[in-house]
Amino acid sequence: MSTLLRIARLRKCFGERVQFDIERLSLDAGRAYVLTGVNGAGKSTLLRVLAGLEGAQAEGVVFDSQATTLAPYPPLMRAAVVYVHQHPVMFSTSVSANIGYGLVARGMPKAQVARLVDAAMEWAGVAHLRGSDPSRLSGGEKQRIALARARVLEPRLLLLDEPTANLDGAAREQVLALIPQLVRGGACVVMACHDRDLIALPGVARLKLRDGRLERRNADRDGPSIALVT
Ligand SMILES: Nc1ncnc2c1ncn2[C@@H]1O[C@H](COP(=O)(O)OP(=O)(O)OP(=O)(O)O)[C@@H](O)[C@H]1O
Repeated sequence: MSTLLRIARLRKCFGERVQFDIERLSLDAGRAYVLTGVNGAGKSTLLRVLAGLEGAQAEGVVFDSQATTLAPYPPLMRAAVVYVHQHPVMFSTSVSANIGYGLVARGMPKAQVARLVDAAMEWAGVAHLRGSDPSRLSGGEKQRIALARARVLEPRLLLLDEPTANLDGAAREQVLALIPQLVRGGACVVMACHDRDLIALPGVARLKLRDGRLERRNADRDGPSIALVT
């Protein structure tokens, strides 16, 4: 498995307060990670920093084997990293326009957008919602549409902020079922969640933000193994 993103030191402060100071962050292509930590640990902040939505100090940033920086946020990461908010914003146009939004913004021809959107709707199991009012969708439906919207952009790094928060039963399972497919496609997926909501998918590595440090443990069906504090 190849390393997609490596940061030698990643430090985020809010005023005088150090939110996190991570000595080494390394994310592999084709791997899923859950990022846990108590309320206020900085999970969303870390995802937002990686997505270029928030500034931070970083040293030795390497993305896809190319040395780069987080500030300014580089075009190669802008094109390859997608962040999905816990409560995805739906434009009040149509479900398909919501999914195709990013492709249209990239200037892709309409016919090609329509083809990719149709395929993504099938993939996410939302084809039956084609005629629905986006503002009236359930939380689970919005999450699946947001994943379809992210998937059409073919991200190398997909950052999901509490993708199953407030979902239960079938809605939770439907969202979770989509994630291994994204990883099999070669993406690196990082999902913020709480310990109590820990997303148990096979082969998922676990990152935990605790007291501003990042701990890593390889958790899979065989159970958690070594904890590496970086
Ligand atoms: N722009 C900001 N200015 C100052 N403090 C901020 C800002 N953004 C976030 N914070 C603070 O940083 C801390 C981490 O917030 P963050 O949302 O990243 O935590 P989290 O681990 O995702 O929490 P939760 O599990 O509650 O969603 C919180 O104390 C929050 O109030």
